[in-house]
Amino acid sequence: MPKFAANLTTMFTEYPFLERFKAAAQAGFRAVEFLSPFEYPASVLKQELDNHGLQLVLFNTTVGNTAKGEWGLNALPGRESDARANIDLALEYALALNCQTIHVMAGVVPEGQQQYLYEQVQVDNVRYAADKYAPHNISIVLEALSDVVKPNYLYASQYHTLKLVKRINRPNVSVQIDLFHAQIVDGNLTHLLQNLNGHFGHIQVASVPDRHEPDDGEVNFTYLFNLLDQLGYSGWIGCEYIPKNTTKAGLNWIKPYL
Ligand SMILES: O=C(O)[C@@H](O)C(=O)CO
Ligand SMILES: [Mg+2]
Repeated sequence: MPKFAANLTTMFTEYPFLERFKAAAQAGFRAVEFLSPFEYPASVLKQELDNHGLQLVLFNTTVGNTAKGEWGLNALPGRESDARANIDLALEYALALNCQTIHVMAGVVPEGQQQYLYEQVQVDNVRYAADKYAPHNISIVLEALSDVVKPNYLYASQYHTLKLVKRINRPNVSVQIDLFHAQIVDGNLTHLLQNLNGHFGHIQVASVPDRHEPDDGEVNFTYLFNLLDQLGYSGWIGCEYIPKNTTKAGLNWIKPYL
């Protein structure tokens, strides 16, 4: 039976961020994820999680300065000390929030720059993070992003991400498959999940092409949820979608699973 986490960055946006925890719990979720905890003291977030009986299953390292086009710092040559300070800060939040998986963001490779240099910096920084997180049983996931969300992100394909995960070669580092991006970039999702089985540690879902509830569009998610069960995937599936209408009105698809 698949386990779903509400993504509080994209769902329940009818409410201010701190009120989304209660809304998710009232809708029947027992777990949540979100992009960034760093705008709030960890103690404030912990209170919300505890008050509503929620488990935090994923957050990301910082995106950096989005006004300057940054979307992750860990692959950027020359920014290693900022990246590692953020990796350390993410560990503090993960321990305070009892979160066992962190998405270590890579970054954008500006036009004309050498991809391999950015990959090497990402490999070095993720190894640093993996070794630092391992004694705390905290895992790292790396997520490919399609051009729809972030043009020129270090990796767009799941297979490219897998290659880097293998090169990083740490037992607590795996792929995060966002099936929205995966369908756009790689397609052939059944074979993708079969090929990567054992190498992914987190899944996210949204319909394609509109990034709404996973009950519409070109992908048959009921089939994929069954496939994930058959493959023995026991991790979380994050609902990283933008509700078509209100969040609550769009929750019929999840009722059999909650
Ligand atoms: O799909 C996404 O965009 C997110 O999961 C993310 O982590 C950062 O872009
Ligand atoms: Mg995603």
